[in-house]
Amino acid sequence: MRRLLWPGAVVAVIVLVAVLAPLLPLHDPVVQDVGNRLARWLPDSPLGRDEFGRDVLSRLIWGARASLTVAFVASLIAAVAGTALGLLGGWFRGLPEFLAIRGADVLLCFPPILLALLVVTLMGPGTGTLIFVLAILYLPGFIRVAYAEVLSARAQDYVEAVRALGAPTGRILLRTVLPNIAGPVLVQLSLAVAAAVVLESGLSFLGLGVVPPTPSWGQMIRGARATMEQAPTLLLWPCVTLTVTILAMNLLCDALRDALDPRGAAPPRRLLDRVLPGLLPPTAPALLEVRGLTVEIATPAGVIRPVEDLSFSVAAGRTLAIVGESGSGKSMAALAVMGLLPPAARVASGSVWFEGGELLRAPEPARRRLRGGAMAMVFQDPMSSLNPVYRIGAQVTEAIAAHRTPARDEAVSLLSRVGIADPARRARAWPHELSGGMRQRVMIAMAIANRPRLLIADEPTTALDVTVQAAILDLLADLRREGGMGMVLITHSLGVVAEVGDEVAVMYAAQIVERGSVAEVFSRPRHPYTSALLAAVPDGEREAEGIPGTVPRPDSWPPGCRFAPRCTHARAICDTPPPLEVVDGREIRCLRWREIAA
Ligand SMILES: Nc1ncnc2c1ncn2[C@@H]1O[C@H](COP(=O)(O)OP(=O)(O)OP(=O)(O)O)[C@@H](O)[C@H]1O
Repeated sequence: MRRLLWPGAVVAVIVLVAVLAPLLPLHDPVVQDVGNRLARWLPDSPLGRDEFGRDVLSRLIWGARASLTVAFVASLIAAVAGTALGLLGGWFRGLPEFLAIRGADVLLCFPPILLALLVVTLMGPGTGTLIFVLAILYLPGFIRVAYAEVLSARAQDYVEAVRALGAPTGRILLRTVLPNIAGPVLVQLSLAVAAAVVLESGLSFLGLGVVPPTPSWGQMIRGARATMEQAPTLLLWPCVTLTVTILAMNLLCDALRDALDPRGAAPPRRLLDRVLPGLLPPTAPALLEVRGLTVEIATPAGVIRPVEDLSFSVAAGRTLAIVGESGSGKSMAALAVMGLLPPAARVASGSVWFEGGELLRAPEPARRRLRGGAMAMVFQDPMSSLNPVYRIGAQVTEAIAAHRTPARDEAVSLLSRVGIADPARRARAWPHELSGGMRQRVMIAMAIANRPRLLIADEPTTALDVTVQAAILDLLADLRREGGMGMVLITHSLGVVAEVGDEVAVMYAAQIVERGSVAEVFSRPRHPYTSALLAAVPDGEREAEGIPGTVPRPDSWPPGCRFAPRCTHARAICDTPPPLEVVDGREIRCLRWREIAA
């Protein structure tokens, strides 16, 4: 309940002040006083006067009435209508489903501003028009959320149980299904209200919303823009009010969702993370915690997202294996965590916490100190990662010297530590004189030279033959056990995962589709892609079954479930993007996993 307190108090104060505006001793917000134009401060106008001499405080408070009324009314209309449509579509399927989902698709085809222009042209600007436009714009979001949730809820045993009791459909929908989908709908409502406040301001700013002289925050920003250089605070006040309101609303709705959900859903920080990623440290600091990581690459054909909304954590002494076919975004995710993305790529959103400190917003010198020190990386191809014109020993020494003064013969003892026979002689060898397995051991020696607490190994055994592969994996497991080192192991091989992984995250087309303990995921895979990957592993009597098709390219993700075009279980419902569902400590991104498991 304490989580409700602060955001609730802020929202209550804003709403109360807006509601009580007519009773407060304020100036008339539309009366002009050109003599006091752009006054910074007056005894009866603590926030000054605007370009027409109108009182800024009064306009802020009256503006809140317009902005909040529009946002709340429009979002509520969208929430009620959208939830009803999604509920009916998901429950009855057939024609209601077609009308709800295709109708939502059609609405989503219109760019918001274009739709607003169209409606304003037809209906004329004004508050009523604005509410209508915003309600239409937010309707598809509610339809899709309610629809996806209903599909998931209707497969639950408790819904079947109520049906078996002979309860009428209306009662099942209102008393059993609706309370269970209320959480996501509430979150959607919080987002819609916050977004509607912003969009109302935007549309009013463009002259498509609230009609002057009625004050609204958008109108105030529009007016302040013209006098920005003489009176910058005129722009500041509506912007600050807008930001505080949106933040408080988001936090309030998320806390409300938690308070209403007896199962104790995710904490409100998730929403704050979305609004201001990286602001809060992780609750129980893991060694590495990645939250909502999205990577973008600018290509000639447009911006692509090879990694999207990726979250995982690694504890000290544990290994998280990331598996998936080529092109699923594993390496890009690892490079983003290390801060080694190629120039064309950038982290678009998310946060990366290492030992309680946020990395993505840390200055580059601090990140450089960590790389090769507390966190190290081993790459796939040991030949191209070793400098051909330096001897092995010199390269290992260099890796140590990047962080501290190397002790005498330290390089040799490191080579011996990673199982290289006759290390003193090997230290004088050139990279091309060593076998692939030896070179990979050298790379590992360089990575562990400064006793990292986290090792990211990107397909460290792919280039090696099976026996050498096993030896390298044993070495990594030993290092992890001895030093309590956490490890992120990226691999194509499920055999490798089974051998060294504690947890596994299965990636497909930039997203995690399933995550959980290796034992659980391998013995009871829930996502069809995980099952398909497991079936593709040759196994004694059974023939390996390849997965038909290939991972789609980042510029051509399917609109719904990204695996659907290759999935033998795909149905019409898979046109809706599946959320990442958390069940019993496992994560699954599939709308049909329960049906498939049944
Ligand atoms: N510099 C780049 N420019 C454009 N696209 C890129 C670039 N680097 C990677 N990609 C694309 O990003 C996607 C993810 O690549 P990534 O290397 O992370 O996949 P992966 O799962 O690690 O594959 P692999 O197992 O083959 O290494 C791929 O579709 C790839 O084509």
